[in-house]
Amino acid sequence: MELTLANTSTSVLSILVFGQLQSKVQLVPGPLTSLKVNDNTVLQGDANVTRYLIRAHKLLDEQTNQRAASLVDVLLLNNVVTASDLVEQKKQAFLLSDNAGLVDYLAWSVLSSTTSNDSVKAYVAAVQATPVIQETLALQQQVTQDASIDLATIPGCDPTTNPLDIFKLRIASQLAKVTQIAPEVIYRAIDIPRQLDHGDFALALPRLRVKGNPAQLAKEWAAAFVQTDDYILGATPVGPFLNYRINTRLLIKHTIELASARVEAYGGNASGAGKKAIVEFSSPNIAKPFHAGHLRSTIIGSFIRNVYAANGWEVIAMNYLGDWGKQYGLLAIGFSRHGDESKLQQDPIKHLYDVYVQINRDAEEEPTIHDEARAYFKKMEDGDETALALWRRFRDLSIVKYQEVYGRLNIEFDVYSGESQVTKGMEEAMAMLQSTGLLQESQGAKVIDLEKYKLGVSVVQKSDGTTLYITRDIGAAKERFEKYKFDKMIYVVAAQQDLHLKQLFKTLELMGFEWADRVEHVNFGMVQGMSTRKGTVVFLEDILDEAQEVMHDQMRKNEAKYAEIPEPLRVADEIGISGVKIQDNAARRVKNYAFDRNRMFSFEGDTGPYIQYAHARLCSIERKSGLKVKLDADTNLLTEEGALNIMRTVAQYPDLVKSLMNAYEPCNVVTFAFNLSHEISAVFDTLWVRGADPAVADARLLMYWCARVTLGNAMRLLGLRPLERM
Ligand SMILES: NC(=[NH2+])NCCC[C@H](N)C(=O)O
Repeated sequence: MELTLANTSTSVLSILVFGQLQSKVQLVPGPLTSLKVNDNTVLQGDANVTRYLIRAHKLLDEQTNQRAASLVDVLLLNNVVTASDLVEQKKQAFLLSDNAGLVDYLAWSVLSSTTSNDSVKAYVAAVQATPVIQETLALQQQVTQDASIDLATIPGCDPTTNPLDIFKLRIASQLAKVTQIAPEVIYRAIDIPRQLDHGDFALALPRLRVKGNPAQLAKEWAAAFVQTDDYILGATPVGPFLNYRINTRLLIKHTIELASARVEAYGGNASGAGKKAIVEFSSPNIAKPFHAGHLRSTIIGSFIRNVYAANGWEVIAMNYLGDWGKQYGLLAIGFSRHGDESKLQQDPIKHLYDVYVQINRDAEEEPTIHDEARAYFKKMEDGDETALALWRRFRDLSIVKYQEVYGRLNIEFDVYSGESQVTKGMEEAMAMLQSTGLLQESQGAKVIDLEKYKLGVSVVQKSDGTTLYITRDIGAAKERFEKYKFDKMIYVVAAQQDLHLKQLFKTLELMGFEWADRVEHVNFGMVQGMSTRKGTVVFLEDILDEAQEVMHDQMRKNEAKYAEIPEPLRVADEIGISGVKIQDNAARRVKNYAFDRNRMFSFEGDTGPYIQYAHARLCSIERKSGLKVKLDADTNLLTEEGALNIMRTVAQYPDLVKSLMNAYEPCNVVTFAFNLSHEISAVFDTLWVRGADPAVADARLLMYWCARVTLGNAMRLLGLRPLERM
């Protein structure tokens, strides 16, 4: 059975997706038993359609932002599965739900109006008939109708992805009628108060910027409140605040509905649809150690990447390698003296570093080595093929090794660029600088005077004609815009380079690029005392190995449990990595922190291992219950305070994801994940699943399941791989 692009051309969306994916996803002829991606077979032997579908969904999600059409639907178009089978499969796999759910449905319904394909029509009808979708659609309609508001007038408000919006929209529309203030202004001023005795939602009147005494207005508006439905139960004035009480039954119900309809997509929204961001992060220097600064950039950068993606943007994760400059001349000379081919193959990063250290040592005694290095680099810049060939090998081998370590860290790049890759853009930029009069001559070198902006003078060309770090950055930015037409470009670089990036951004602005205001520097503080146990220079891998070892030892202490874990070393590795990442993200980015292995690897307190443990424990509740999660369980049976707390927190997750776009602070997600974990552990001993009345057990299991999905989503946002056992 062969599926090709031509066969799928009945669907506009499939063409679109397949246009992008042709090179990446390749279906293998034959009964659907194997799927190849980038020449790697990722699924084989098992014709189990469900597994195939899940995998396919995941792949497509990762590869494109085009959630609407998917491989699954191509299967449908080709009559590989029938519409009702597919819906059934998806339901069972909780995929009706997620991208296969509402978004999928909406896209397909658009399509079904333009297609004559019967399976598509049947599929849309079948999906539409499922309760989750029906309810969500009805809800959306009802909410907008009741509110008599065009949702498009409130940017960011989306009741189909955010359970709080169902309530906020009502508050906004009602108050708008009383006050004539634009609903979107009211919407933005509604918050969740810290203390619940202040109400479920609070509106801070000063944020509405209206004339008059806020406390007085709060009284008047509260008096004008009329209960029109089951959602908002009352409004009370407290000082300059208007506090609203809502029907928490409905909050729980809608939250569970949305979370179970969207699963891994729960929390995300589509506000960035159609926009493109480049997030440049990690960017280590070949031949120099991958230091703590690079590790932080890697962790924070991939977080920002995930945040943009969760907010519906198309994101390009870019690694801008430090792979150019005089030090590569030095490295080449070092390699001719100290290089060892087999060591290079085996571990290029370590070996190149050793060579680099040795040649620097040599150079202390023979300073002429530096002249040789400069000459060598000049040859590279002039395009001398032999000089370039050696350097290219260093680069290629290093990238392979980096990819391995990044993979271990659960991080992937779409593009490996680097200083060496900047070419034409730099020449053009130099010409622009010259013609706009920004360039000045200074002792044979070319400089840009930024004193006027208190940014010093930046040298862009040395007297021997070679370029510098900043020159390459200017050229790179120009090339990136031309290639990607980004709406936003983020540089995730340590605060030590604040000045460099300010100079860069100012220069881009002075050059008159209309996109100069789309660039942003996200900085962070230093890690103190990150060294190996033996002291010396740290290699990231050594830290990860050590973390893994500590975790593995810890795990082996409980023999019975240990025996149940399918891949203990992988699990140990993941816990170790979680420890490193959570420590890194525990405080605000700009803060420096001390590398503390005892704390980082502890299972107690707010640590990575603890979060993983909380998640695994939720999975174990599901396993041990012996029940299947029922999406239609009666959520009215979740009556306890503890259950309400959990669901309130789960309900706030979509708001959190949205707010992350303001400051890119991973610590906010860490705090959320710990709050949720604590709330869950507070009820473990009282809200039983096993042994409870069957209907209650179903409701509780569904609650734990939603909490697990949400915690898992928060963890994934932080770059962790949630564990099911540990
Ligand atoms: N576009 C940039 N300048 N990005 C940051 C690169 C970081 C640089 N390779 C370093 O390790 O210091």
